[in-house]
Amino acid sequence: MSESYVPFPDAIHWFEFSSDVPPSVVDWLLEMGSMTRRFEQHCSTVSVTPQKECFIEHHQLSKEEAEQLPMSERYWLREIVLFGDDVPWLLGRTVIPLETLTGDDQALVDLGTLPLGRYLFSGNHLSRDYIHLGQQAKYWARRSRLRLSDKPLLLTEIFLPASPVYASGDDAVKPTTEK
Ligand SMILES: C=C(O[C@@H]1C=C(C(=O)O)C=C[C@H]1O)C(=O)O
Repeated sequence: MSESYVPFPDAIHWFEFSSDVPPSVVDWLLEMGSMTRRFEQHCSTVSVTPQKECFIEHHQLSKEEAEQLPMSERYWLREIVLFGDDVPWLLGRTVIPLETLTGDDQALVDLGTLPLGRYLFSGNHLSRDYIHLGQQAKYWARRSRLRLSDKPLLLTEIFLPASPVYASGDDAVKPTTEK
């Protein structure tokens, strides 16, 4: 674990309707391809620093995460900071049930600084059940349940202020403060 570990924020407000989110932000949050690849269109180098990578037990999941994933003996947890040209752009938290870590997908526990998207989008076995849109304090967020060969994993991404998600310049892009 990085010596400057900052716990991944858990108080995310999830919107029921995407109409609660500015269209320019929705375009980013509903990105169906790799967010890593999309970020690469806005910088020279995308890099990832793992903050925490370990196995956790069911009781260590948030209540909401437990509702999105099947019961499992253990889950692989990966929390990262993603950088665009060395500027923090995104916090990522991925939770993977043990039953998803089969065959080649066991490689998911060895990603280290390799962006998760490089692995997920390298083959043709990836699907996405849904994307939920949300906000955590002043930051936009999204949560995806993905499937590798139909095996689930849950990915939560919080977009930091320096990321291009906020770059359209008008105030509408900033999350509203009212809940
Ligand atoms: C899932 C992707 O990978 C990105 C990299 C992550 C990681 O390395 O853990 C997590 C979230 C994503 O923003 C993607 O590129 O879509």
